[in-house]
Amino acid sequence: MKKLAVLTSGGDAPGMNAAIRAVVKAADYFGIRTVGVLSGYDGLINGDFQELTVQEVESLASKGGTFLKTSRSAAFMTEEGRKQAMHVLKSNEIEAVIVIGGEGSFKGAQKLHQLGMRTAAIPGTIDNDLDYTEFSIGFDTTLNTVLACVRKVKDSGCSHDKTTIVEVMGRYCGDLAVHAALAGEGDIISTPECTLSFEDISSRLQKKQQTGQSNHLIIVTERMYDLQKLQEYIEGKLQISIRTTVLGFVQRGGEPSAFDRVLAARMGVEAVSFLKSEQSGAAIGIKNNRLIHVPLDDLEQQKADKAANEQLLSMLLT
Ligand SMILES: Nc1ncnc2c1ncn2[C@@H]1O[C@H](COP(=O)(O)OP(=O)(O)O)[C@@H](O)[C@H]1O
Ligand SMILES: O=P(O)(O)OC[C@H]1O[C@](O)(COP(=O)(O)O)[C@@H](O)[C@@H]1O
Ligand SMILES: [Mg+2]
Repeated sequence: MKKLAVLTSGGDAPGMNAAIRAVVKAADYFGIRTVGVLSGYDGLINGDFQELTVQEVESLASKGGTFLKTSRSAAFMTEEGRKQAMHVLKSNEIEAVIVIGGEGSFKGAQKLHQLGMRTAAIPGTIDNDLDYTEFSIGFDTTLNTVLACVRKVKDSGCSHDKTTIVEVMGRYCGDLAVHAALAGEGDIISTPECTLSFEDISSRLQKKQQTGQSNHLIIVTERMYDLQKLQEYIEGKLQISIRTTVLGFVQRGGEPSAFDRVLAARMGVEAVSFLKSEQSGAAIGIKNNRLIHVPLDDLEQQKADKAANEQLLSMLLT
């Protein structure tokens, strides 16, 4: 293999740059040239490429976001768009593609593999919603950002003896909420996997307030509730005043944690080694601190153990 391409797709995640850096350095080690694709799958279709040297990526490990930029590409969802991308790849003599992204991007990678392109995928998403791997790049950094925010919200909540609701990202996965509640001393948590009704939340809170404490922390995953209505419901039921904070984009940016940088380095090197051995169509993951390859076609069947199980949650969060 003489030339490979790397792209970032979907939501940006801290550590994506560190993964690109590792890919470029590992490829260079094997004498392979790396082309960076700008703006995810859109750049693949438009031939928006930039040759990457080791010197250019050397100081990127600590930088948040993705310097290649990213997109949610409507064009790549079409067969025509994907055919065009294959044409562009072939005419640029690119023999393999590394996709860094989340579960949507992985579906795109799977399609490239099915069209005959040598492909590997690296999990880069703050949501940690890819079940085959214990961790995706970006999750740890975002969790730490969420914790820093929760700490601040709690300071004000405690000072005013007010209960607070914090909404975190995660799309349809509760990992960020669960880990933030465990590490940030949350009192009530509601996630897509274990959803509480307005009434459940309010009655749990009422029970907790009967102990005399009035500054509780409720953590919920995004997309689940109309938060204004949830707040008003609890305020009406318990005759208290509470505050709601939606963390939003602040969670996605920022310098990647050491954990994410190391994970990105390991996965980047693994993806290049995998492709160099003439294999294709796998997602790189981590299980029991060992890197794994899972065929993109089998991702649904693979389940890594997530840290928080039902028993642990019911002991610590009810
Ligand atoms: N079924 C699919 N076939 C081809 N490409 C897809 C498919 N699903 C998603 N993609 C591509 O991956 C991009 C990123 O997916 P998205 O779900 O938005 O983010 P993430 O990869 O971070 O989960 C989409 O905008 C699209 O271009
Ligand atoms: O900023 P956008 O494009 O609306 O995306 C928001 C979504 O992106 C994320 O931050 C990251 O999700 P992906 O990694 O799947 O792209 C989700 O937590 C959130 O639901
Ligand atoms: Mg996703």
